[in-house]
Amino acid sequence: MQQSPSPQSYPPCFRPNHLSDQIHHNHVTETNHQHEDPLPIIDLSRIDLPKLNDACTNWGIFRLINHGIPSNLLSELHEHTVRVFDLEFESKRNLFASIPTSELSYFWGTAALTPAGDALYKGSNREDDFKNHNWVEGLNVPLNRSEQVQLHQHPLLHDFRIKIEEYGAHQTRIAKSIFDAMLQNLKLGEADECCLSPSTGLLRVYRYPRCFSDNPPKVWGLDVHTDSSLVTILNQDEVGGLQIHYEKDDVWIDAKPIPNTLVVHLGDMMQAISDDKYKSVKHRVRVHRDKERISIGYFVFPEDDYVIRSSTYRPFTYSDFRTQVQYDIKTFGAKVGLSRFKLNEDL
Ligand SMILES: O=C(O)CCC(=O)C(=O)O
Ligand SMILES: [Fe+2]
Repeated sequence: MQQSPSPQSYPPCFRPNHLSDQIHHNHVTETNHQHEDPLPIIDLSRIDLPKLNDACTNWGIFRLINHGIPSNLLSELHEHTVRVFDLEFESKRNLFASIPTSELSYFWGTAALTPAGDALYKGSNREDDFKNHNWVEGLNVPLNRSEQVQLHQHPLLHDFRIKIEEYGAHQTRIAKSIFDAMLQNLKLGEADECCLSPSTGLLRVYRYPRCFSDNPPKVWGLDVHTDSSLVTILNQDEVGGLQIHYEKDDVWIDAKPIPNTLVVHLGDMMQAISDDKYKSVKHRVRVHRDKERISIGYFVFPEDDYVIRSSTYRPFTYSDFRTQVQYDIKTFGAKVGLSRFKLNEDL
């Protein structure tokens, strides 16, 4: 579907004229466009434990079917999301600046945020230094706020928030079922059930702007990363662009959009509690020249002070991990991740 450009709603660094002085020989890499969908499929209505175990061990990602989210909720949420992102940039920025970040925050150019929800630009990178930006805008939506801010004076956000809450409740349910099944497979006991803390759940709603220009510079919607979560549940529209790294063959694979399915990623915390039996999957997002893309990710973590113990890593809490990630992004421009906590690792 060809969309009409919406540059006035884009942060200035993503508008067409910003690209004219770019180097033109640096193309976005396009990789294997296989026809078959290779991702393992898990049916949430009757989870096949050995199949789930295989997906977690060999892939770190799977496609989820029969997840029980009504398709009209998915389409309404998508419509609301498009409407919010389509606001003219300055009014969008001012609108979100007037709302506490604990409720909703708006960011662009990076998906790395401080715990308060502000964009965490890499190294010396600044908000307007677009060459090193990821080609993405996002909304960060914590799901379990202690105090709810009334959004009645912003009807668009009020309606958006209602849909988000309804969607978030489904995500909490789904994450719990999947996580319990993973614990069974890992033969981890009841004590570990509390490792997944629904109160940490948050949604990230993304719009990947069109990357105008016939020869886009080498930018990514999101560049290669692993998620820090226990699990991430991703809902993408029909545009596509998510690619995952299949370690066994060292290849990048398109995680195709398939209607009414979700994609579940295992994150770093899952890798740690499984003692490296399961892997957090590397992934990235391509940009498009003629299409915007919307995706919504649900992320859930252990409680801040829950101590993760394993034979591979020194005991650490999620809060230790997050502090380290923030430090590494700020100082070195990239997340180092779990190897920071590996026993006998000299980092
Ligand atoms: O938009 C996507 O497909 C992926 C988003 C993602 O990887 C993330 O938020 O960590
Ligand atoms: Fe991710």
